[in-house]
Amino acid sequence: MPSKTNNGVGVQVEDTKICVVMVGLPARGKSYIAQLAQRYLQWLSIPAATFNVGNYRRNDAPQPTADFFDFNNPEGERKRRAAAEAAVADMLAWFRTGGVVGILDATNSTKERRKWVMDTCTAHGIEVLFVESKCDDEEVIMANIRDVKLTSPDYRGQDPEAAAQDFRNRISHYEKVYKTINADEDEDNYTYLKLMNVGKQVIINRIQDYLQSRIVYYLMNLHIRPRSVWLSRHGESLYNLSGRIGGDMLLSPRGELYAKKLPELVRESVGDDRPLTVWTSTLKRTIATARFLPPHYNQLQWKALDELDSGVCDGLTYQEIKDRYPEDFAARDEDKYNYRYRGGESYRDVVIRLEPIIMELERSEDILIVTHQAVLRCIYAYFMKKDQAKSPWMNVPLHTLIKLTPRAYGTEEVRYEAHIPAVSTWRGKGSTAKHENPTPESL
Ligand SMILES: O=P(O)(O)OC[C@H]1O[C@@](CO)(OP(=O)(O)O)[C@@H](O)[C@@H]1O
Repeated sequence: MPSKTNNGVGVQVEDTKICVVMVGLPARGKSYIAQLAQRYLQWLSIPAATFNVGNYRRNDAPQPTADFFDFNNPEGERKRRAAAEAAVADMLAWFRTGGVVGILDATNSTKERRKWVMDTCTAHGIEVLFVESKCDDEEVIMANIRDVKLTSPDYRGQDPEAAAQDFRNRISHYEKVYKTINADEDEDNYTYLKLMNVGKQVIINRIQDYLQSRIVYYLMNLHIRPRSVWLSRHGESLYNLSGRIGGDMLLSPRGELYAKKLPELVRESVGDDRPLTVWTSTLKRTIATARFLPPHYNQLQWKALDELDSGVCDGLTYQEIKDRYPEDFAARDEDKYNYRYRGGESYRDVVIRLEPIIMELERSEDILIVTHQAVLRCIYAYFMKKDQAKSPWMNVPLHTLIKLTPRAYGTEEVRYEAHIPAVSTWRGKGSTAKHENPTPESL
């Protein structure tokens, strides 16, 4: 029986090691899906890494033309096989250092290649989850081709039109040999998820354990329609003014000004005719901040968006916490992500309770979230791939609207300042200052 360990984020990792094997033709969004899966797992503190076979192939063949990918080209075949072997060897070595989910990002488009990955992983006690991305939506394929020719090192410095044509030729070489995972034949015993036009239709086969089902559930919720997520803290509260944490206070006069200005900031960023859904916490200061937004925006309150619960320290200033609970104050500074307030929560706890929010965000289109400093840090860390140990120290200023737009290779960020003064609620390590100026590295 494998021993059960809990990584503290509600995930039972039963000594599990999973290789997620991407499958599909070029330009089907495989790398994007791989990148999102890795980001999600890392956000949950599950060690995850992606091994992109193309990067290994580039060592040997940096800018090959489409003929390289002709399956009748023995030299190309040999080099591509060597690249796959090097990627898998590195992945196995990484598993030995404590890796839990390794993502093998390649086309893995033939049955032979999939069998080889399956046999190799199985021989090392690693489970295999195939994730196949199929797409017949011409618009999505074209967008991916455009993306590749703009961003891939394979075509750096080349004429964009010639690059696009070459990439299409490469795709047709793969089309000649590509076989979808076929449950009716010899691949019936494989564990797999097939995504058709990301988010439209899914097929799931033989999911074996909890972590696999978590990954599958996340990937099922993804879509690739364009959208943005807007984040804002509530307007300055009466507690923010007096340097007290937690509570359920109303807004200060300057916080009220922000609430009145927010519709204008949102209009400037979102536009007039785009439908927007607004999520707030259940606390008065976020609800008050969102109350002047247009009535046709659907508004929802989520308990999961409430501020980090500071337990016995709720309503105290940092100085009072240091005086009454000096050991706790020091312990929090030592490891702010994991420190749990007496009778309250840690940042790690907040991440666990935010998981349904992340899942719902992935399923949704445009959303504006009005929430709190700690919660916003956790959500921001998810989108911007911030190190969890550092995220609790990030400065998230009041009276600022943040727009995040997921793109194929990362999330784009734009900030809109309301230009309404507010206190700083940022606090550096060791400090008990009521309103401290953030240091450059916290920005
Ligand atoms: O984790 P730290 O840095 O203490 O920040 C979280 C704190 O931020 C505050 C402001 O200081 O949130 P909020 O924006 O909801 O007012 C506190 O209520 C909360 O305890």
